This record gives sequence, structure tokens and C-alpha cells, in this order.
Amino acid sequence: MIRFKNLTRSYGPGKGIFDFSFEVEEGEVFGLLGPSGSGKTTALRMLMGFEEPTKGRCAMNGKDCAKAGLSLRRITGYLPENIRLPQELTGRQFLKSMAQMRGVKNLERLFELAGELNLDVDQRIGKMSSADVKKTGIVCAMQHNPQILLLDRPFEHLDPKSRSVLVDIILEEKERNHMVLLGTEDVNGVDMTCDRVGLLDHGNMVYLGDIEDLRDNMCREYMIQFHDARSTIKFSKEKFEIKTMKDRNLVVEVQGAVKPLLQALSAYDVTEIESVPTSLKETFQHIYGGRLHA
Ligand SMILES: Nc1ncnc2c1ncn2[C@@H]1O[C@H](COP(=O)(O)OP(=O)(O)OP(=O)(O)O)[C@@H](O)[C@H]1O
Repeated sequence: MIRFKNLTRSYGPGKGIFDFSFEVEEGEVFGLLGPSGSGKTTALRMLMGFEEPTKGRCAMNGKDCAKAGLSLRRITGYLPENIRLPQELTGRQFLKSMAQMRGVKNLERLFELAGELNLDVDQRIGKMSSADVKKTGIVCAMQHNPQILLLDRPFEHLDPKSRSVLVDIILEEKERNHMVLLGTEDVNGVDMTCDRVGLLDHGNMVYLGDIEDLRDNMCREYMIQFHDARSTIKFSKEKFEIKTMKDRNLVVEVQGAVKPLLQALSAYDVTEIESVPTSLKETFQHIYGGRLHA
């Protein structure tokens, strides 16, 4: 179990994390969701034992993270926010050297993950795209099959296909009864992977709850294309919040369940429907109104 107990790490007012108390159980994916500077990296770094608490404690499997050192790192996989890898090595050389350092003899998982993520491990790291550097970091964090996964901004830079592969990989970790804690600004990434979520604002956890509850409040936009412009105009008179409308296309905003929208659309000749990525700002604003600065 991952456990935060009144944990504070302060770098000044509103900077750091303040009085965090929550737990992540085996088989659970937990998302720390918040804008830049809200404290996600600090929380993950505290679990890695990189920083001493100002107050309180955090523990993994009953061991205090500030004191446990290597014994916890062996069972933990960490994807840092800023991945710094040796530029002159190829992905394969780097990942194999990390496996050796960790005493991992079976490299099957390493190559399996690289294959799933479509990562060419024979590229020199210095020549890799930011997406491939991210994938290398993910493989590195997971190659020893850790029981605890701490992922900082895991979806950043990934193309839609790789994002969806990563979603599956995270869900497989859950199936294996592993614990995953991720820090991200990516509302959709959280929506697709997490059981529970903590929303952060200036180092404070302003919401802690099931993803289902958040989903009920989540605001989404859908781009809908109708067969003809007349249908578009007719649909715009239905009781939905229309954000934009042009020719055969319109964008509708829906809060909570999408079923009523789908039901209404069944009476129309729709040629395309696509969900527009939800921004964190909109989600925060819908849940907290003007109370947050996100
Ligand atoms: N070592 C440090 N010294 C001083 N201030 C720090 C330090 N580490 C973090 N902070 C500050 O603490 C706050 C939270 O930073 P943190 O990196 O945890 O946020 P974050 O949510 O991960 O954002 P981002 O994703 O942009 O890194 C920020 O205001 C940051 O400037």
C-alpha cells in the first residue's frame, strides 16, 4: 500500500504539497491531476525518498519512504518528469545497462514493452524524438516488473496510438494487482486509467474521490457532422449547449452523462462524431466554479 499521512513538503506559500493524507491499494490506479506547479512531481519525489518531509510521512508497503532507500526502489518503477538519459547510448544499450544494474536477467519484459510501444531501441538516444525518449523512460521504469509504479506526466509527447497502448499497459498493471500512481494534467488519460483521483491546486488536494464522481461532473465536447446543413440547424434548436456551428458541423458541450446526446442524435443522419479532448481548466471550472485558479 502507498500511504500519505499528513504529508507536507513546503517550498513556500502555495509551493510544494500540504497535508496530504490518502492511500493507494494493491490493484488500484490513482491519478494526481493538477495544473503545472500544483505539486504532482513533489508528491512522487517524496515517495522516491528524494526529499525529506517538512511534516508528516509517506510510506510504501509499511516502509517510510524517507528512510527505506534501496529496499523500496527495488520494487518501484519511477518515470521522472524530466527524463535525462545518456545521449551517446542507444536505447538498447541504456535499457540493458539499467537491467544489469537492477540485477534483471530476463529481458523478455523489456523487449515486450518496447515492442508494444513501437519503440526502436537501436536508435541513439541523442537522436530520439521526445516521444521515443518518453517511451524509453516508460520501458526503463517497468522492465523489472515493479509492484509499485510512479509515473510523472506519462502521456506527454505520445501520439494517440501510443497513448492508447500506454492506457492498456497501465490497466494490465492493475490486473496484476500492482499499484500505479500517476501525476498528470491529462484529464482524458486519467479518465481512461484511474479508479480514484486527487485534484491538486497550489499544493492542496482540493478533491479526492472516485473517477466515476468526477466523470459525472466532467465537461466534454463533441464535434458532430451531420449529413446536411439543414439537420445541423434543426439539431441546434435541441436542448444542448452549442459551442460552435458551421455548415454541417457543430460542437456540443455536455456535462456528465453522454447518453441524452446520443439518444437525441439517433433521430438524425450523423456522418461523424468525435470527442474533443477535455481541458483540465474546463473540468476544474465545472467542478469548482470560480474557486480555483487553474
Ligand atoms: N526543489 C524545489 N525548490 C523550490 N521550489 C520547488 C522545488 N520543487 C518544487 N518547487 C515548487 O513547488 C511547486 C510544485 O512543483 P511541482 O513540480 O511539484 O508541481 P507539478 O504539479 O509537478 O508541476 P509540473 O508538472 O509543471 O512540474 C512549484 O511552485 C515549484 O516551483
